[in-house]
Amino acid sequence: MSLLAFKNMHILGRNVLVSSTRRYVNSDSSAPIIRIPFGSNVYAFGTPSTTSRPLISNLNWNVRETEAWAVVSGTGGGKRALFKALLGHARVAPPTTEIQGQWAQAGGLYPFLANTGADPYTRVSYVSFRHRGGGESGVFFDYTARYGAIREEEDRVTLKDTLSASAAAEKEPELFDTLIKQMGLTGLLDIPTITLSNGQTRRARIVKAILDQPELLLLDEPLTGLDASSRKALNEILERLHLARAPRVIIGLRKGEEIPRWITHVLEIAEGTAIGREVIPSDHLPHQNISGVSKPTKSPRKEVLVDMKNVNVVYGERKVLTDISWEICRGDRWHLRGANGSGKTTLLSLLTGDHPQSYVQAHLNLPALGGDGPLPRKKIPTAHLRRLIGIVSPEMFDAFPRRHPGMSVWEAVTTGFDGGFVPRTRDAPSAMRQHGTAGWVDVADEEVPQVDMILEESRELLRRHRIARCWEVLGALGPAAWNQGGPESTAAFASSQFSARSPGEQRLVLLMRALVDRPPLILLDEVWSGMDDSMIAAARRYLRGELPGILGVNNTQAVVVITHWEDEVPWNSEEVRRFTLG
Ligand SMILES: Nc1ncnc2c1ncn2[C@@H]1O[C@H](COP(=O)(O)OP(=O)(O)OP(=O)(O)O)[C@@H](O)[C@H]1O
Repeated sequence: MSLLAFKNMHILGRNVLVSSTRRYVNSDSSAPIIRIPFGSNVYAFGTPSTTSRPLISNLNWNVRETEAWAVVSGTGGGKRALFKALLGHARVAPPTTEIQGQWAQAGGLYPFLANTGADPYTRVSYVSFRHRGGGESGVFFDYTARYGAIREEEDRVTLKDTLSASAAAEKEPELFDTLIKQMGLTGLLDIPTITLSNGQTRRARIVKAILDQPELLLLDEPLTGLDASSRKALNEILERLHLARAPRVIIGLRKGEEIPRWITHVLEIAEGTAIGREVIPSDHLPHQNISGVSKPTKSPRKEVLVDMKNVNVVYGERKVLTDISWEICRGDRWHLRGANGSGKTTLLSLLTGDHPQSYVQAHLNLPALGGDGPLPRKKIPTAHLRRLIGIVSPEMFDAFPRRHPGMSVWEAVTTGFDGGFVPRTRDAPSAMRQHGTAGWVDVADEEVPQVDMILEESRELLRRHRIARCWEVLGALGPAAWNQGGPESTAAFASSQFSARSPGEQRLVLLMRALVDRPPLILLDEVWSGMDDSMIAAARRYLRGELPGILGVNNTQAVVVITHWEDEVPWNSEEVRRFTLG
């Protein structure tokens, strides 16, 4: 894109001036951008059209130059399959050979690129911000590396180094500078890319994709996790880019996510079929708002769990947290807020003891085993903190191992009893292995309470209690809670492979893992991303203790929710306290 094009946009009036230096193609400007003929199916490669079930059936989709499209689906709901088809990684099959021939003659999937002679797929870029779907890695990777010293040479690569690798960065320095400024990345150019916060990383990846100068940019869930002002800025930039066709932009959104104002059309995919519709301004989906009203949570005793005073985190000359004081007590419900890069994740990593600078704080007292109040971080083994703090976060989600041949959902939940990453089912009877060891939990000697009972009896009692607790959270948060009428039972869900579940389901399983042992402190960082409305509703009911016959999160437990959105906090404003990083 030329800078002139970028600067000459008048968004409100939609008066678009595109500079004559635009590098675009001698394509026919009246040709649609994307065309998928009526009645087409999308198949995974290698599966025959005659016998296999399509990933998406009966698709009919035409995207024209003047339109701005969002593809929307629930968890596991199909936008990924559509993006695969747009990237040439899945097969689009029109309904008859005759239509197939006409389609190919009219330019196929990308008519606007038909006369360019270039392979269309080299002109399309895709950036996905969905968290890892699983299955890619068998091992746990150290997500805490960014909190500590930069260890490897490659960790030192700065944002500037990363972005300068794109051809356009050198060829069009003004474009580079404009994008960096508008995306609020100017002050971050010289710091290592690995240390960027989630929101900062997201903005940097979009800039990189734009600098690669594709004709069409596909962004899956680009807005999730951005604070309100970054979201606004990014939406403005995407609108400008799209109107200048430099590049054209199509975004993927999670069902229930707010539809940005610049989007004119939505393709909604559900249960393998897709319906397109025009967005009329009043039709913008509201942000999720399921908050109810209930009596304020009262703590039976104000027992302190976390006590920090004048906590600081500094990297060289960069001050990330300055004189933070915070007390978290049993029964508290906190909303931790702050713009992207304000230090929320860093603060959480101090609470979990993952941050190396947690050891050097003069006053950072964290929960300790034994219930005698918090102890200085130095005195608590990290393994104890893992048992006492249940956490769901984007970092945890990405790092959680998805082992081959496969950890079952049940096994993933059992890791919550010690907060580790190895299933607690090593001693399970072999017959149970066929069912993902569902119905078994190991109990280590040191976990057996010292009571007047012989070790094996006590162990068996604790095992039964834990098994019942696993089934309880699986029942409260599993498919029975969000897939009413669906065929899948809780037992089948428990036995299934964790990495094969959709990202929303995996996140729900990690929430079960965080809750299963009823830890005194629960940290929920961007917990809803990837979940659909019914999953979120089920999880909120559990957290609020509204499920009949099930004690949800109770008054001996403290919960900290980290989100940019007030209405994602499960408790109303009288029940929740706010802690804001400036
Ligand atoms: N090792 C490091 N060296 C230098 N700066 C760092 C390092 N690690 C983190 N930072 C900086 O600390 C700041 C706080 O990052 P953090 O991830 O805690 O923010 P956040 O509030 O969680 O943001 P987001 O809402 O985007 O997730 C960021 O500006 C980040 O670039």
